[in-house]
Amino acid sequence: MDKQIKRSSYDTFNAKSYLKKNYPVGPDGMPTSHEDWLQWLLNNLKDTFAGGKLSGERLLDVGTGPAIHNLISAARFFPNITCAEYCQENRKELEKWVRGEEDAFDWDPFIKYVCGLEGQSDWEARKVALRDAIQHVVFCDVREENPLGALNGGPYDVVSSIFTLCAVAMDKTDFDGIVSHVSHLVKPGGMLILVFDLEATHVSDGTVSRPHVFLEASDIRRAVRNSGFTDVNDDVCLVKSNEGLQWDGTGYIYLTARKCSE
Ligand SMILES: C[S@@+](CC[C@H](N)C(=O)[O-])C[C@H]1O[C@@H](n2cnc3c(N)ncnc32)[C@H](O)[C@@H]1O
Repeated sequence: MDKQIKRSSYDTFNAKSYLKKNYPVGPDGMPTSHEDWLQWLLNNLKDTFAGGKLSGERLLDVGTGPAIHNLISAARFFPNITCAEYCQENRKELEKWVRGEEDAFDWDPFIKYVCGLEGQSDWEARKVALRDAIQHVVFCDVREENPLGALNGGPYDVVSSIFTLCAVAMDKTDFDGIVSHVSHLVKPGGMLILVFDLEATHVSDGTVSRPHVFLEASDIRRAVRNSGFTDVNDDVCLVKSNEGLQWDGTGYIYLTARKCSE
């Protein structure tokens, strides 16, 4: 039986077990996921970056966790990527992969998969390019008004945050504040890419259960607009069944928005 714990469990996040649970690979060597949510996400990222239609060089990913798959399409066009993450263990796991250490998580199947989506064949070159593009792995805390603290080197052309802001927020008011903190990191005219769980009340790792802020798509669109964004577009992926999942959400939302010019 799960026991309820406080949200501060991120202080003791287990990177290896998170990766094993969330990013499995099937017998065919391809990434697998419940009702193809991962394929849905990677396809949306591919479409957002396709053809270099987002301008700029600097991209910040907020709450990267120990995982680089969300950056594969971005790195083709953004040569200067900063991964900002709260947990030291996750930052270490990211750095291991960037340095090509032996016990780093194997992201090759995910790079191959994204290259397949993009019609690119040289996945090994893309791996090298992604490693080169990840120039900084830094601490951040989205609960702070300035999430990067002293490391803030000015706003970014693109800021992405995948499954993080909803995982940190305590309630809708807190969520609005967190979206606002992250919005300050985007340049005027720059792009925000956000992914959230929809309508979840709890999430579990099989041992402990954490409460999750209940967010409808309308709450998310409103928070983003109120933080100074326009051109808000989204794609919702509804799950048909939660069976076998340690999570009670109804689906996921992938949202892009452009920061209004000052
Ligand atoms: C559900 S994970 C998502 C990780 C990754 N983006 C992915 O798609 O697998 C949520 C992440 O938020 C990070 N996090 C927790 N508290 C945070 C905070 N206050 N500020 C920034 N990130 C935080 C956690 O360490 C964790 O890596």
